[in-house]
Amino acid sequence: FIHNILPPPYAQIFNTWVKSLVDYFSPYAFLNVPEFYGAGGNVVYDYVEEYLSSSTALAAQHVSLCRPKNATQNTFSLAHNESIMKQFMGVNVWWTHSVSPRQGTNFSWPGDAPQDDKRTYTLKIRKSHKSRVLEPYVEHVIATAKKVKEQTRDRLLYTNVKNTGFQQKLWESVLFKHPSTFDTLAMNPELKAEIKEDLLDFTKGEEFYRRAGKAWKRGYLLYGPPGTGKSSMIAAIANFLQYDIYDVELTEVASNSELRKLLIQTTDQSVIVIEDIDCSLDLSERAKARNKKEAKEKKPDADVKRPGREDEKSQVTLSGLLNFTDGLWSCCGSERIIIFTTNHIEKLDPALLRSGRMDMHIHLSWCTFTAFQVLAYNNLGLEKHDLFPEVEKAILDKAITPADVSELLLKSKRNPTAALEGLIQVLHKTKLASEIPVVSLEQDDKDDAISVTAEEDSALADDGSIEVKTNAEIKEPAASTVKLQQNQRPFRFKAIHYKYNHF
Ligand SMILES: Nc1ncnc2c1ncn2[C@@H]1O[C@H](COP(=O)(O)OP(=O)(O)OP(=O)(O)O)[C@@H](O)[C@H]1O
Ligand SMILES: [Mg+2]
Repeated sequence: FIHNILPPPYAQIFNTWVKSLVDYFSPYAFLNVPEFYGAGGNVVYDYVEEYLSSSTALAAQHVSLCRPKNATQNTFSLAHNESIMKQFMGVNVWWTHSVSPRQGTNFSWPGDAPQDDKRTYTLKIRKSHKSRVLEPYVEHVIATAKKVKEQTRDRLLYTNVKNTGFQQKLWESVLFKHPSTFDTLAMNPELKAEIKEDLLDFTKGEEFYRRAGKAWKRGYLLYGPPGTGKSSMIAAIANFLQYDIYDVELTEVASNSELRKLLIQTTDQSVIVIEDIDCSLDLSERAKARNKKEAKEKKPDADVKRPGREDEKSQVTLSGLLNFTDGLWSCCGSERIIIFTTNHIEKLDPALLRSGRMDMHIHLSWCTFTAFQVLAYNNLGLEKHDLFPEVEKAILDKAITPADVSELLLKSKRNPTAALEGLIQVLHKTKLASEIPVVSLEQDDKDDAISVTAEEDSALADDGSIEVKTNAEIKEPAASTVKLQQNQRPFRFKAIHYKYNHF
């Protein structure tokens, strides 16, 4: 009626006046928790939803039942305009959920999520209780929500999406259901126990990190030959801590600033992973600069050589990555674990390896007998077998990965004896770890990473020297060794020497 008889500005003034009058006489205070705040979401809204979800199903009359795609559990939330009463410190409080259409344009960029309704939770509390109860109650809501989340929610595996410049969303997620745990991981038991203890210390370390003035995060570098369980260990860590995983595909990240944006959008209690770090990034910037200069000096049009490789590398620089792990931006958020994996630790820039940067360097290596026992149990359900002593003898110091052993055992899943016999046969033919030579080239410059050769990647340059390119996946280093020995060419590098070690 008022709107009809008064011009709009006066109607608005009247509204405000009536509202303050009602507020003045009302015994209640109201607290709004909108779903969105600024450009992003409002985490408190999520907490309230989580907090109410457990009791909503029973207490409220109108309930929304949802199950997000990929999720395994149903979630209950209050329907539009529905209220629920809760008690805290002997005081009654009421939560109401309101949904209204979002105001504004219907325009959206391509790739944007469709515009949702505007959802808000409103907390109603008596004014007389507000000062005493409100603050501890909000704390209580957040703490309870975190606990509920830990127990019930599905964990997610995120991967970064290529930034097209239009969408805000930088991560895409799927349900994370990797079955790997520390129990199924075949590795040195002492190392396993050490890692578990380190992780537990980390999760309980809030006070320590605060006292020491450090960001609450921890870095692990996993290195070892392919198939020794690096990715499996990441899954085991996430399962052990009940964390989400953010798998950063560096080749999809256009710049350092985009890497920073990605970091900001990660949530607390998460594992951030960059796999095969040596392959996706030119980690030695000085080497990169020098190579470019050399290439220009030698052949002005030398760029045509290996365009594919260069193109695959990310624009992210080493310092960008170090800032990501170490700098000021890495502190936005807490309880983060950052994991790098590589097959070639010797190729990493010393800056990435220096102490304090990656807190723990974990070497995953060839399969030992203890590791084999875990795999035999995982794959064949065997705890004991007459052939175990023979396997123990045959596997000693052999260069075989847990992935290979798993595969051999799975070949005759229904007949464990045949599986073990097959494994023993292969083990007799397998080389000793110490016999696997890794061809390494002497560095021209102390600051450069060492390159490892691979047969198909070697090519003769015009001056008769061998152009050696790095290759992360050398299945048979011995083969490339033979080739280099036969070639007997003057190498561009000062010397070649053979390293006999495990990796
Ligand atoms: N230590 C291990 N314990 C249990 N299973 C393992 C282990 N290592 C490898 N496997 C098995 O081998 C397969 C490959 O392992 P995984 O992907 O973890 O290796 P990786 O070290 O990450 O290899 P890459 O360097 O090629 O990424 C997995 O499916 C896993 O089941
Ligand atoms: Mg892997």
